[in-house]
Amino acid sequence: MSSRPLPASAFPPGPRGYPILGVLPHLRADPISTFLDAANRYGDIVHMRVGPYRGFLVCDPAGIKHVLQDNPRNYHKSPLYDRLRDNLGNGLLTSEDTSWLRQRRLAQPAFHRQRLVDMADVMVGCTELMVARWDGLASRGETIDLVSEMMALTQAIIVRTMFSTDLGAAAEIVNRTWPIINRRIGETFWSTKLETALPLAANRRFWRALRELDAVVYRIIAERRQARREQADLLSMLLSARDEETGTGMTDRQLRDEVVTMLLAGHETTSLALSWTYYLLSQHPLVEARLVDEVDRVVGDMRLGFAHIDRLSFTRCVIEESLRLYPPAWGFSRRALGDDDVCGYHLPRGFLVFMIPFVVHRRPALWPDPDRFDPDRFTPEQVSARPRFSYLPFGGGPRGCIGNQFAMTEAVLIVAAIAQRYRIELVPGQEIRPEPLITLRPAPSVRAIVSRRHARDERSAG
Ligand code: HEM
Repeated sequence: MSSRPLPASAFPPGPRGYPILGVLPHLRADPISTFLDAANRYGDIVHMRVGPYRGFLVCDPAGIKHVLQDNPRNYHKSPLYDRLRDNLGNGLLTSEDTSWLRQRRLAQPAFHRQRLVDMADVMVGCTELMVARWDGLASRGETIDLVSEMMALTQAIIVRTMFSTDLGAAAEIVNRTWPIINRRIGETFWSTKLETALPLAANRRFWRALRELDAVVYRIIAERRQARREQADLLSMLLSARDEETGTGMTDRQLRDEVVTMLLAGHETTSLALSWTYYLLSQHPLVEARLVDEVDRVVGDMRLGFAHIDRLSFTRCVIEESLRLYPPAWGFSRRALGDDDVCGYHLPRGFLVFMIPFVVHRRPALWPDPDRFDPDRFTPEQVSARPRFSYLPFGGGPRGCIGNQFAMTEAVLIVAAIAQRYRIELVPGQEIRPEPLITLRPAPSVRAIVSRRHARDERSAG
């Protein structure tokens, strides 16, 4: 379909921005405020020029549903994903069309509900190991960096569940290099290719980090190839895949792209969701008390497992509400392959569509008193009263998050396992703000004090 020329007035209203650059300088300086202000000022559908691109910011749930679910074949990921593709390669997150579909079908069984039941044990086990380490810290009154703790925990879980291994000393490499990679990709999202290719100190640091991370990933692949052992995990599924026409398996480079994608997409988002959850709980003691009460009632002193999940409904609501206010995947975008109609406006081919959960989740028409933390927004009655796609922390449609159930199971189990024994309080006086890189991080960090909940724990540990 070719685009037909349209008068400028046919577009929805939007900020004029600078000549040629449009709102690009604003987006580079503060993307969240730029999108939030645009929606507050112009409404649910906003026209924007972003450097060489034009696009619509769509906050209307029906418009989002149209793009993500009803007409997804008309869209590819936007050029903003090029930075990810350049560095993380063509894994499930960044590939398109038949190659994407093949990869999605290949990976899907690794996320089957039956596998989640087994993976729940790993999730609880890893959390117990972390909490055991906290015993010493608590008695010495030391503080922890909550984001690093949660990052190390979710990383251990993803590596064990998806690749049946333990990174050992290399865990430190992933924990150290990923923040560097995330920051540089986030900083250069809106930059030219030239800026990312120059041998600047920041780029050199980034390339070094990527090389170190790659070495870890190639080692995981090489070890499994050598061991020739079959595991019921994602890595085995990828290794045994054969091209339908040629019968060949994946190259090491293809495997690296898939493994890096899963490793990164599968741990950092969840760790940020958990960090934001504790940030919010620390400011809402009554909510925290209700959560602890639910964990005591449902689990008590028993070993936590998948069977408890359905009854930990308030804990789940707390996490869902935290994902509303601070969605780790705070924004994503698409490029139209052909003309389309979105919310009554003609969207020409080549235009971008921005869907920003951080903004949609704070639209007052969808979420009354949007800045208030209120987990009861997620009771089944309230959820069914809202339009679909008014809540999209995991995206939606065929390209929605493959790890959605995995992440929710993991987050509920981790919060419940910690609540069984520990209280997390934030060190007072910290000024924490959301920093939108690829993901939404609490900056500069979240320092916390952990303390045992029960005196009997104190005695048994002492
Ligand atoms: C709280 C945690 C998580 C959040 C907020 C989250 C969010 C998202 C979002 C918004 C997308 C869609 C991006 C787009 O449309 O451009 C996505 C895709 C994806 N996520 Fe997640 N995710 C989380 C956890 C996970 C986990 C645990 C895994 C893996 C174990 C994972 C793997 C992926 C992959 C591979 C894709 C690409 C899927 C495709 O295109 O077919 N995510 N995620």
